[in-house]
Amino acid sequence: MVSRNRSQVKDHLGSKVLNHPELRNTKATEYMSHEEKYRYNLSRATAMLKLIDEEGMDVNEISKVMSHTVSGFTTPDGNPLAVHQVMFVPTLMNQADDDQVSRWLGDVFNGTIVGTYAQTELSHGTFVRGLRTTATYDPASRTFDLHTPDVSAAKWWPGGLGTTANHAVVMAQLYTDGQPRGIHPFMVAIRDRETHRPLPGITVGEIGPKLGQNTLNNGYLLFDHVKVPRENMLMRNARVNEDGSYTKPSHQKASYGTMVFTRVAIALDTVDALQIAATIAARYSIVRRQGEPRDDGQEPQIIDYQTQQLKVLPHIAACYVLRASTARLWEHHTHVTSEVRGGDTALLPELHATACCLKALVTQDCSEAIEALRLSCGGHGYMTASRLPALYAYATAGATYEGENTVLLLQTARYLVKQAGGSHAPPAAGSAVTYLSRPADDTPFAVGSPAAYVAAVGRVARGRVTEVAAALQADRQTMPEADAWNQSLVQLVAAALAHGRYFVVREFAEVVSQQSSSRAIQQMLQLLFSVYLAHAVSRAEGDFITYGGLTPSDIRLNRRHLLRLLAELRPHMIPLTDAFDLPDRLINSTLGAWDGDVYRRMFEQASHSPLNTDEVPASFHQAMLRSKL
Ligand SMILES: CCCCCCCCCC/C=C\CCC/C=C/C(=O)SCCNC(=O)CCNC(=O)[C@H](O)C(C)(C)COP(=O)(O)OP(=O)(O)OC[C@H]1O[C@@H](n2cnc3c(N)ncnc32)[C@H](O)[C@@H]1OP(=O)(O)O
Ligand SMILES: Cc1cc2nc3c(=O)[nH]c(=O)nc-3n(C[C@H](O)[C@H](O)[C@H](O)COP(=O)(O)OP(=O)(O)OC[C@H]3O[C@@H](n4cnc5c(N)ncnc54)[C@H](O)[C@@H]3O)c2cc1C
Repeated sequence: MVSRNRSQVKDHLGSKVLNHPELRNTKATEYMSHEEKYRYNLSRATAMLKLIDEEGMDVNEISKVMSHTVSGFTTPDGNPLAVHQVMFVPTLMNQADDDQVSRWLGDVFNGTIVGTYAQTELSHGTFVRGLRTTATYDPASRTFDLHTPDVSAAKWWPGGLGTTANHAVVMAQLYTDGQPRGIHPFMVAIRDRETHRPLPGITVGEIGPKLGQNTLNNGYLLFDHVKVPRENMLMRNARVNEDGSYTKPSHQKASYGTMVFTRVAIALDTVDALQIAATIAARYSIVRRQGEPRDDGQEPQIIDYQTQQLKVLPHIAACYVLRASTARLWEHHTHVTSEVRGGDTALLPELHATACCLKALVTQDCSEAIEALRLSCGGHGYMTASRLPALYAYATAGATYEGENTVLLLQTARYLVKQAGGSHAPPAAGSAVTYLSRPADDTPFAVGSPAAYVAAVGRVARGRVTEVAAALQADRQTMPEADAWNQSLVQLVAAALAHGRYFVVREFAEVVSQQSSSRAIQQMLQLLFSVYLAHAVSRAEGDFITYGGLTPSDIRLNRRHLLRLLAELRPHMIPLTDAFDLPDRLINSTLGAWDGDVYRRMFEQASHSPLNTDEVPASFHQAMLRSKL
């Protein structure tokens, strides 16, 4: 099928999902039991999977229909097949060799094989090299023995593992010839394809309730000397031959490839959640009136309070800026992956550094922003029916899974300090780190000039990175590496975030400069960019004085400038959120519907409370009258 770009996909497939016979009728799930919610979300996830198969969607199309915009409608409590789709299938495509792909993929696509990605263990998530599940090769039987040494090494968390998957890609420590060979992926059958009962030697189940996404169906898994055929180690990268001899992968971290992909996908996707939250808060802020009546006799719309503008509008600008940079990262990932498949891994280190940093920056910014937007809706934002709590629960999970954010930022920082110290291979043309080896951009700061702001953001990144690189270098002379590294952790994380911010604003500057279809659109993008930049400075004033070349007077001017820009943006708030093109059924919020009929919707949702079914609920007689109250 010919690849379509993301917006075309949205038009074409969005309506297919919304009008699909098995998906179009939704039920409220708030009052369902855990089991009922799972059944409801699983049956919808299955319908989605069939649709993906029937349409023969490519990865861009899948990214659209699996995005939070659509999956919040299809699987509102979490998609039990998300990890199958987002991690299991891509792992097979990229890490299985051609024979293995042809052996398994038919059954994956016809739904006979449903998988998960089983990496994290109870006692190890971050430190992947520390995983303790073993896969020991026996040349006599040509099998691997998969074993969980004790309960702390149980796999814990994999999505869909709980009760959905019958296969798992298991990341385990490989041993051949008595030698440890590091972490490698194995395709393991965990449940019978017909009966769905756990296979011999397998202990498997669901881990229990969480802050949100309770039907992701996260599970646990233990192996008691389970025999897996040699052909089930994924062998596109490393190989174990029949006699047990081992061939290394072309890149030492080739088996971490799925994580890079998923980080990119999460960065892209979390912006979807922010767009929904921003639309809800914008619409509610127009509808909600509260306060001393003004000259027209009406109470003011809350959006006309300056404080409310600060709570809402910068996050609308962030939607545009972060959408652009994450979409470009997605394209870049596609390019680098095809190079890596062709054997050229030169671009991988920087892709890894950028994916880590953007996943962390975007999930941190979006979860903070969604919480601010929730608060901007006052009491009603606390209600489940506003959808804002679930959006927060979704975004904040992204700060932990697929690499805890601090840990990922430290990966980026490691790359940056090596680049600053010249101890890494020089960056390729077009690299995002060339600024570290050039003199600082000394464009003078001027309020109102986006180019001057971008230069200042660059000076902050450069200053943060070079300062911590120097401190680290000095500490390395006097203490062991691990202590020197630990001594600089906080500054390293700040440096990586500053680098990420610079990446994001440079990407958006390019988008604005390339936009040529309409003068009005260009002006609007410039206004959004100005808001984003002024807000970025206001959030990190100390950094902009310390490293960015701004004076205290610039900081004061920027504060005023930001508030002026917000007032300028305010009349465009609704068109800018309408432009996200989110139908009410996808927003699914009492506060954020297009017609603004908030109060009627709130009463309507209250009518669904089971406690309102009878005038006096049975629980009153059972619990209160029987007690001595
Ligand atoms: C189909 C499209 C769908 C789109 C829709 C999107 C929907 C998305 C929503 C999905 C919803 C739910 C899904 C959630 C699923 C969650 C799954 C998981 O969480 S899976 C588990 C993830 N776990 C982690 O991420 C663990 C984090 N830890 C690590 O990755 C590693 O331990 C690490 C990197 C921190 C350290 O590794 P290690 O100790 O082995 O390496 P070093 O630090 O010593 O570094 C050595 C060297 O290697 C380089 N390196 C590390 N990683 C990589 C990599 N991945 N690629 C390339 N290079 C890598 C590192 O930079 C060092 O380089 P050097 O040159 O030596 O400095
Ligand atoms: C909803 C959800 C879904 C998930 N799905 C899957 C899945 O499908 N498959 C799967 O395999 N896993 C999955 N996970 C697990 C997830 O990948 C891990 O929880 C995540 O990688 C974080 O690891 P951890 O829990 O070990 O955190 P920890 O590393 O224990 O983090 C705790 C604290 O320690 C700090 N810390 C740890 N190491 C360092 C360090 N080196 N330097 C500085 N600070 C450090 C962290 O910054 C953090 O503050 C999921 C998790 C969640 C929440």
